[in-house]
Amino acid sequence: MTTSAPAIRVTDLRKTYGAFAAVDGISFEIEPGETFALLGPNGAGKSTTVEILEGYRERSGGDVSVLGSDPRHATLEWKARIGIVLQQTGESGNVTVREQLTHFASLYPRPRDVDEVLAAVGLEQKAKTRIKSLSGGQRRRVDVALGVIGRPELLFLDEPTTGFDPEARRQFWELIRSLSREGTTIVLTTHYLDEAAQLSDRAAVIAAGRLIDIGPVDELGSTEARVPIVRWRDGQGGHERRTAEPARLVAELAAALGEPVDLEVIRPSLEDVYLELVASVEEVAA
Ligand SMILES: Nc1ncnc2c1ncn2[C@@H]1O[C@H](COP(=O)(O)OP(=O)(O)OP(=O)(O)O)[C@@H](O)[C@H]1O
Repeated sequence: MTTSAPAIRVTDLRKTYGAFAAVDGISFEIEPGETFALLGPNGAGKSTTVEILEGYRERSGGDVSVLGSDPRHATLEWKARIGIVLQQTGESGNVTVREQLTHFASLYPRPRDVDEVLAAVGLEQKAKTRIKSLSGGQRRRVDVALGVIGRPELLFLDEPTTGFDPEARRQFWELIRSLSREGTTIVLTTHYLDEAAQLSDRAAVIAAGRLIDIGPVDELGSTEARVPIVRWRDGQGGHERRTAEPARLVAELAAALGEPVDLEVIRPSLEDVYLELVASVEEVAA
């Protein structure tokens, strides 16, 4: 049990547009130093929730506390403790990457070193390039760099790696892990379930404005959804069986068949578990 106050506390959060409830009574807490993923299908209410936490959007109901303050009454001091990478990339300016980072760094009391951040996002070679001449993925890296330049205690990342090539994504994961080791609290929304599984301690799944599950990433979903699958081949062809005790089945197969061919034990990924969770909600709604 931790005794420190949560970094984020959300209680019965609601956001309505006319009669439509985009966020329909969501509650959760995020501990300081946690990396927390918000998952859910398009239109689930993730960005709306995150924008309310960032102080960019008014809520219709419920209580929100972020680093001890209500984002409705955000002060400059509070804003300086928070880093934000929005879903939309905004920067297309005439200034160079280094100029932009240096300018943003000057706005914060304890900024990171510009060269360190350039290296961390893999933009050292592009430091003197004007932002408008960068590729989409490179601009996204500038967004990430601007989000972390102020050495935030709390970092919001809304689909941060969209448009990244696989190498850049791995590099980004390393950056996030190092920020996490330094104690940064991180709130991540992503449609890349492998990214969520790699980076987060806990995740919440939101669908149609409601929280449908929350917990450590390897404990989400029903127990059945997480049961491993054993696959093998023998003289009769391919077989597949779900079992909570895959080691026992493998031992039995080895005893019965000698060397089973193409034997594999598959643990359902976060994506498998997530898809089942979301499908069960869509079934109820249908
Ligand atoms: N200004 C607005 N006016 C009316 N409806 C809105 C407005 N902003 C968002 N919505 C609706 O609220 C719902 C939630 O949107 P939100 O952007 O939070 O979803 P999301 O989970 O972030 O989706 P995505 O994964 O596609 O980014 C959607 O149905 C969206 O159309």
